[in-house]
Amino acid sequence: MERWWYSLFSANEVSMGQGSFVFESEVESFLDGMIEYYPNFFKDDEFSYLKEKLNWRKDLITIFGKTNPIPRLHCWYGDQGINYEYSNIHLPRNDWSSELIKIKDEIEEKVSTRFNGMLANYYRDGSDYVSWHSDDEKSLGPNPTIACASFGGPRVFSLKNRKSGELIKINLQGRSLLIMHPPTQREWLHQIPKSKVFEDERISLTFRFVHQ
Ligand SMILES: O=C(O)CCC(=O)C(=O)O
Ligand SMILES: [Fe+2]
Repeated sequence: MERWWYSLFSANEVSMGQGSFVFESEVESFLDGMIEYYPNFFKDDEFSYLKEKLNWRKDLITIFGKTNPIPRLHCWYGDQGINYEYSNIHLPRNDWSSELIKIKDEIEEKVSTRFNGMLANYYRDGSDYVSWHSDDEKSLGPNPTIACASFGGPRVFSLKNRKSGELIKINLQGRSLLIMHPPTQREWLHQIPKSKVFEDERISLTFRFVHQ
């Protein structure tokens, strides 16, 4: 299966490669992030199922005293008792469907990690986006692994180093899987930027482990 990896270093250096990557301990101590990308991870594009069946919400977000709709739709799926909140938005929990469990199982097998929740995002066109952030909510613990499955049209995903400002862009295509390993969330921000050109609809499923 086609696989890309990106070793991220704070000293303005990113190495990137295709195929397998073996951690070398001397290198590891300088690493400030690690990303894996599988462009063709899923056999089927589940976009239509996800668009129709997930319990999409249009929430409002208040930033610096101004309230606006979030620039995308979203929803939360998780194990019983596993709730999620970000940017002061409390997301009601939905139960996993068998289709979602199948996607989650495939990812857990690849990442060798268990996830108990998933934040789904639906970008209706190029004007929907998610701004710079890291997935660093306290409930995710200090070293989260985040796995992001993409369906539908491609969108650019950018990463920015908190200290050096270094930028990396990856075009996330439908049926792909992106894994952000620790300590990526601590040292890097990420976003799906707004796009002025026409963009097909896209859905991302971001799997997390929430500590209770
Ligand atoms: O849509 C994506 O690929 C990224 C979404 C994201 O960063 C998030 O849900 O935290
Ligand atoms: Fe994120």
